[in-house]
Amino acid sequence: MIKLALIQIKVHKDKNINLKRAEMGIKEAAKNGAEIICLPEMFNCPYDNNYFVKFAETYPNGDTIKMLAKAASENNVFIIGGSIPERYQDKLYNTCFIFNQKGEMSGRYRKIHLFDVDLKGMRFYESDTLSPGSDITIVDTGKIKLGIAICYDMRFPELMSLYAKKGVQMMVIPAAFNTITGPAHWEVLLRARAIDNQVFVAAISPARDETASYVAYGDSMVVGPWGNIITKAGIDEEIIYADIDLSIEEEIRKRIPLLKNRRM
Ligand SMILES: NC(=O)CC(=O)C(=O)O
Repeated sequence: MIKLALIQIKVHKDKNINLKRAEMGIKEAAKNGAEIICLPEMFNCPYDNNYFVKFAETYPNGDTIKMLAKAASENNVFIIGGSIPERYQDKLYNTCFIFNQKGEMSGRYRKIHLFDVDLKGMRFYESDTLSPGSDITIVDTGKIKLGIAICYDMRFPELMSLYAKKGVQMMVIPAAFNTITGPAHWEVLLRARAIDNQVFVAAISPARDETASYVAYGDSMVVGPWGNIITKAGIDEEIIYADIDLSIEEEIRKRIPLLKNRRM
């Protein structure tokens, strides 16, 4: 059994408040026995292109990055650091930093598929400020092999199946769906990705804030490899926990051997 915690927090316009809230959440989750702790997409920064530019940080000296490293070592936990705007050379990325129990960075994933959409009532182009990443990121905690994707990435099944083919046992997906796409697609996509790859899927959203320019959906959840919802948050701030039992995944893969039966 591996104890997982998803921290669904509200994102404020003040970065320091976001860091404090995340730090407190990590501490509480660790106290409750969580070994792997996950934060939401853009947890330190409003989901807004202007803020991405203003709040961007560079590894290793950014305030958020230092907080995550310290929180991981102080609480002896593995942290999947949601995502933050990262400045690297002359570009910005939507990046997830991952830290092990020693506070060492054990992975960095840059969102590959940028959210460029024009919905009725909402236009959002991440590519106005961000550049896409190009590499998948697999992290072995010693107990479980994790694959990282960010939000819009979950709509691209070939990315998830690439991870499954490489032996990933759980996808961790910091995300910020919204009140238009969330009710329509969030749960369906997460359950579908879990079923078609026979993996656990953990998706972590910010809490809903109706006053924000982009209203995140909430509903963070952990789905099992059978497509069953193991645990699910509401729309407000909350920490949810799941016990991950890899023998269930092994059993499902044995009974319906998709990886073996695959022909393309
Ligand atoms: N914000 C995203 O990257 C994706 C999203 O909201 C959606 O796909 O819907």
